Amino acid sequence: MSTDGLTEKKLETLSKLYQDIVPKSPETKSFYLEILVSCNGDFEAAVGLINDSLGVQRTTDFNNTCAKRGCEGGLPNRATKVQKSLNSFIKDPNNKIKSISDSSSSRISNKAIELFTKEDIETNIKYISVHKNVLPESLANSLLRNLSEDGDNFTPNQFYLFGKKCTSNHLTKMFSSSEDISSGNIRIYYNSYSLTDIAQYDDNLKMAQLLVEDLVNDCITQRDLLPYQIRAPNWKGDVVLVNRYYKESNLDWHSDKMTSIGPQPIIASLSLGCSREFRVRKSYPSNSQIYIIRPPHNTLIIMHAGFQEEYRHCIHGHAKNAPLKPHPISGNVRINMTYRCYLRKFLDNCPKCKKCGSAMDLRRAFKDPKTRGQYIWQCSRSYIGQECDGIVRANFDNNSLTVEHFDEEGSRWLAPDDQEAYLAQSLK
Ligand SMILES: O=C(O)CCC(=O)C(=O)O
Ligand SMILES: [Fe+2]
Repeated sequence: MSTDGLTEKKLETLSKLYQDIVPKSPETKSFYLEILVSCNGDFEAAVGLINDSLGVQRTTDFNNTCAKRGCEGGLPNRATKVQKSLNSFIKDPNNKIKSISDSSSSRISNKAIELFTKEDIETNIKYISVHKNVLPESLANSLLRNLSEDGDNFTPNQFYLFGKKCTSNHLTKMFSSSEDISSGNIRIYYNSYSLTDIAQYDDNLKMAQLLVEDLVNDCITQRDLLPYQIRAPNWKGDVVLVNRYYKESNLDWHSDKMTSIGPQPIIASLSLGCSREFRVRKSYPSNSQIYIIRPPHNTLIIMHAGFQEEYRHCIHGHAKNAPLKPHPISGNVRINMTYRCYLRKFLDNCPKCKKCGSAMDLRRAFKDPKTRGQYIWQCSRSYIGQECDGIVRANFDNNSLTVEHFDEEGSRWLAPDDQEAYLAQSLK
């Protein structure tokens, strides 16, 4: 296909706009071209569709056209094409983008709704609780100061998208109060990488651990228990991943990996400094409502058991030219501390792929209502950009954490309100 000069310029601008997420390659040009064609050449519409698909909000004043989408009326059709196109770049079937135009009869507004109060958040989003001013003010401020200024070993994350190695635009550092973990005796994996540089907790981090542990264990005793989740008082905050975001940083839609923290994990996420949009949506249907929460400094969001299975979350990209309200201590920097409770059973017994010997990742099927709820181990090679379709059902009652025979029923869990899946699986 030949392209005129204007189209070339549009393609180049798109490529630049997303180059931190989709690294430049010969294929990406045809990818952007396909998107442009599906939007009848409308640049703003193409940007809108790619933003929606990647969970970011990039803008550009290309052409000085108005920032609104130009093809609102025909959006679902074009979006489907774009998603097919995006999907051809994505090797891992679980990471494929779902069509946003299916089940049009039950189409929900995709306009994000901001939730302001604790009550609104906790009634609209299941498996979440919000706790403001969770640490003593001086402790929260010291943590923010130290973690936003700490120059040691804060590095970007590496991950794979479209089979290509990508680098995050935010920085991370892992800390632990466990000698075994920080010394490397017990190996911690994050996104399939074995982490080696794990720093020790200082006194502030130890104090925060105790306060967060108390609160989380207290919440566990007050909520309905899910079958595979940890019981109080066993939840521990002895490992924390610190994320440092700058104005231009974002984190794409995801659910947290359960591989080393087990099914129905509880993850406590402390926000410090500049407030950013934490967005949440149900993993299904694909057009599920997006909710916005803006956790202010010193707010703990607890993602309770069931959240990683049923929801996805992201840190929304901040529009380039839009002002951000700076925090008096950290300016535009936001610090997030995510406490994950690593479980020996999962760290020690993570199965190896029968086909290639690589470690496997724990996932829960959710797309197809007929199989939704099944926990599966999937070869992590596909996750790091290589091809292997090794897969086995999980069974959390077995020492091997897997079923013995391929067609054996393994562990599974359906959300009690998931009528669609109960019906599809002929369950009551
Ligand atoms: O920064 C946040 O609030 C979320 C961090 C997160 O989702 C993660 O580290 O997996
Ligand atoms: Fe996360």
